[in-house]
Amino acid sequence: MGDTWLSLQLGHKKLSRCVSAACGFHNFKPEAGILNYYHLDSSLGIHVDESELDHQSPLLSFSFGQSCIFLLGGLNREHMPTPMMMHSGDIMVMSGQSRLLYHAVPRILPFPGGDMLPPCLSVPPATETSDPPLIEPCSTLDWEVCAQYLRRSRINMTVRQVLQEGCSFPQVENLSQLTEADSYHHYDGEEMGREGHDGKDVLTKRMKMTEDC
Ligand SMILES: O=C(O)CCC(=O)C(=O)O
Ligand SMILES: [Fe+2]
Repeated sequence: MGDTWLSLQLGHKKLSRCVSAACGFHNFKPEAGILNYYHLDSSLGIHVDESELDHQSPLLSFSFGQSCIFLLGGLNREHMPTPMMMHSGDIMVMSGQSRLLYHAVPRILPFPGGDMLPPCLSVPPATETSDPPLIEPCSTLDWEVCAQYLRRSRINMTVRQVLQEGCSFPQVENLSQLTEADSYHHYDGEEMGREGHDGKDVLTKRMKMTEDC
């Protein structure tokens, strides 16, 4: 697990608010996020996202780049999971009963056709006309760097509300004081090993709320 905290950017928050509102969650607060970087041989072991104090709000999951098999299980590890494909551009919303279900990503699948990008990523996004714009402008060079990376990788971003209504974060002067136990997303290495997958574990980066947005 990487130890760098990134800021949850304004664009992530706007997008997350839009998606959650469209699903009927009008008061969703995007307070933290996880970025998972998958190579073609990466996998993510079985787990439940229960570190957040609030489980009534949805967990939003955005996928980019290569596809994957996502296993959605039950309330215990023994429950037979349902396999589903997640493709670039898919958004999964885990809410209500599904919020605390076990899940895993056992396999990344290259987009059919080999070393290629899914069509939705093969051209830079058109300049947006909505006001305020949801998509930030991106230079051709930046786009090419991202596209090159996503030709052989999958990035998943989950966005979460951490606190229940009316609660606030404890004051931490220095982020380096945080221990692993403070992490919103903690995987038990042994548990993952028991899954018996041959691939490398996914690289994870945590994102936290910034005060300015
Ligand atoms: O990569 C995915 O689709 C799932 C990520 C996930 O389950 C998580 O970050 O908690
Ligand atoms: Fe998860």
